[in-house]
Amino acid sequence: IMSHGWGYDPENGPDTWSAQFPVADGPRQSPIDIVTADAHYDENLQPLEVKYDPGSSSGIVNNGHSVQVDFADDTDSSTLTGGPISGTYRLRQFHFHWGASDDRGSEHTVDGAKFPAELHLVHWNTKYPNFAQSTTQPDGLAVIGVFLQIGDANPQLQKVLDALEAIKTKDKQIAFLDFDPSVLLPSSLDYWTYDGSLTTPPLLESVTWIVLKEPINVSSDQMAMFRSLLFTQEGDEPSNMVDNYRPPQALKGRSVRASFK
Ligand SMILES: NS(=O)(=O)c1ccc(NCc2ccco2)cc1
Ligand SMILES: [Zn+2]
Repeated sequence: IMSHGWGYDPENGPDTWSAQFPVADGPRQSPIDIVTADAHYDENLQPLEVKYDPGSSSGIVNNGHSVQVDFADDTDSSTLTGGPISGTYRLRQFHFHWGASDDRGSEHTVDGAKFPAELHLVHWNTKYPNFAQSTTQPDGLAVIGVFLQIGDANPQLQKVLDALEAIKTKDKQIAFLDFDPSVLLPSSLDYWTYDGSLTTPPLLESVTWIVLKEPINVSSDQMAMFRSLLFTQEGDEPSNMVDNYRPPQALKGRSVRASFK
């Protein structure tokens, strides 16, 4: 009868999270469906400035919910500035969400369309002392969302995928050095932005979302590599890590701005 934490199965998935995390029904939850016709072009939005130092990548971990690459965030070595944010935000980690098949997997959708996967690059506001404190502030985090679409194999992504066989089960991690996540960004940094939340528990409403319009490519074979990960620990009944996405949440009167016409 071990109490099971949150997850993505019917008995612990997104529809059950509000029991333990009532903010799940809050006014600025994520993800959302981006209705492109309703996104308002804002000429005051600045270009995004992404400055990542590959020397700050540290490890790659299967945390039981996703695969995550962590970065040293004790200095301003990898930062995000510009865009809709003020000040300097430090890169903390990036991770992915994906589906059991190529027809689903992204968290945000665009005019109702789902992508097979979505990359999240998580940054925290250096006006606060650390990541944990930032997660509790309305302007604490900035997450760049990048859609993955099925196309040619992505050689930049392959370095991440090649590490997966060593972290197949929950809580396994290995060193992951000299990786520059800017190689995962599309050529255009045009984006939509809105005020939202973490898309997993604790679902804190502290995220300025920056969702890039241009997807990056991933092949179907590469998608299958994501699906070879397990939600479960070594020795437990295996459960494939798939469909680790929260569906779109109510907009509740929020505006979505576009950085492009
Ligand atoms: N999918 S996501 O980009 O919105 C995201 C990003 C970061 C966390 N972190 C969860 C956390 C740890 C401590 C406090 O909070 C959870 C979800
Ligand atoms: Zn995420």
